[in-house]
Amino acid sequence: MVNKITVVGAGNVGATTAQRIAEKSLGRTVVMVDVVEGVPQGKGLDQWESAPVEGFDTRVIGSNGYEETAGSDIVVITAGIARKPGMSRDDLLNTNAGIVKSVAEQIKATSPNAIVIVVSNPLDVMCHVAKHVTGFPRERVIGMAGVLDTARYRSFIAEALDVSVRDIQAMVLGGHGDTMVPLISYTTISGIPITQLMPREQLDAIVQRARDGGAEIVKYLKTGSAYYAPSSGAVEMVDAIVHDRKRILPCAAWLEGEYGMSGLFLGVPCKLGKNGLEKILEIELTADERTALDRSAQAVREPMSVLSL
Ligand SMILES: NC(=O)c1ccc[n+]([C@@H]2O[C@H](COP(=O)([O-])OP(=O)(O)OC[C@H]3O[C@@H](n4cnc5c(N)ncnc54)[C@H](O)[C@@H]3O)[C@@H](O)[C@H]2O)c1
Ligand SMILES: O=C(O)C[C@H](O)C(=O)O
Repeated sequence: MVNKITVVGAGNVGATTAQRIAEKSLGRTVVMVDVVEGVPQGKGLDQWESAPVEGFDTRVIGSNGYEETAGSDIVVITAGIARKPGMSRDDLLNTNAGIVKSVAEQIKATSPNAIVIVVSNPLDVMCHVAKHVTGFPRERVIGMAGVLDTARYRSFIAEALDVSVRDIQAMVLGGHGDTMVPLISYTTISGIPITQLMPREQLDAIVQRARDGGAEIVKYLKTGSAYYAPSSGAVEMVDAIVHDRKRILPCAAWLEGEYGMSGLFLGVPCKLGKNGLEKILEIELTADERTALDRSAQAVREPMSVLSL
C-alpha cells in the first residue's frame, strides 16, 4: 500500500472511489476533499466506521481544504458537475474546466510528486487542463475512461454469450465520447475471436450500446450519471499503480507522436505501474479502426480548441 491517496470530489464517483480504495487497503490514509462543508467529513467518517466490519485499516478522512492531502502519492480528481439527460459530456466543459483548474493548482502546491488520475468530464480535455496547470510530466497525469468503456463493452458481450465476464478480453480506445473506438479485432473470449462466436449485426449493436453506455445510465438516473462502474475503473488504475502491477489498460494519455498524433489526451493502451504511465503501446489497427481513432481524436480537439488556459 502507499501512504496517502486523495480523492477530490466527495460526490457519487468520489465517495464510491474512496470506499473501494479503503476496502482494498490501497493506502494507509484516504482523504476526500469537497467544497461542500460537512459532506467529505461526514462521508469519510461513515466509511471509516465501516472498517471494523469490512476489515480494513485504511483511515478515511474528509476535508474542505488541502492541508490534510499534503504529500499524497496518488490524487483522483472527480470534482465537477455531472450531465443530465439530453446533455453531452462536452456541455460540462466550461464549468468543469474552472473546477479542475482550481483543483490542479492545489494539487501542484500540496502534492507536487503525486500521480494524478482524472475522472471529471469531458474526460480527455479535463486531463489536458490538469496536466497544463500542474505542469506534471505525462507519466503522472492519466485519465480514466477506457477502463469503464471497456468494462461496459465486456459486460454486454458476457451477457449476450452467457459466459463469464472474466473470459472477455477487449479494449476500447479513443476519446470518452460518442466516437470512442471498441476494437473488434482485439476482442476475444479466452483467446477466441469474437467474430467466431457472435454474428456481426449483434456485435455492432453491442458496440453502439457501449458507445452510448454513459447516456443509458443518465437516462435512468435523470439527476446524475454513473458511478459504480466508473469508480471501479478508477480504482483498477489506482490498484495497478499501488501494486506496480504493470497492467495494460486503456487509459487517456498525453500523446507525443504515438499513433501519429501529438498534443492531446486520447484513450490508448497503457502500461501502468509504480511510476504511473510507464509506456504507451502502439498496436496495429485495421483500416476502419484507424479511421475511427482519427475521427475520435478530432472530436477531442474541438472542445480543446475553445478552451482558454
Ligand atoms: N471519466 C469517466 O468515465 C466518468 C465517469 C463518471 C463520471 N464522470 C464525471 O465525474 C464527475 C463527477 O461525477 P459525480 O457523479 O461524482 O458527480 P457529483 O455531483 O455526485 O459529485 C461531484 C462533486 O464534486 C464537488 N465539487 C465541485 N467543485 C469542486 C471543487 N472545486 N473542489 C472539490 N470538489 C468539488 C461537488 O461538490 C460534488 O460533491 C462529473 O464531471 C462526471 O461527468 C466521469
Ligand atoms: O456519461 C457520463 O456523463 C458519465 C460518464 O462519462 C459515463 O460514461 O458514465
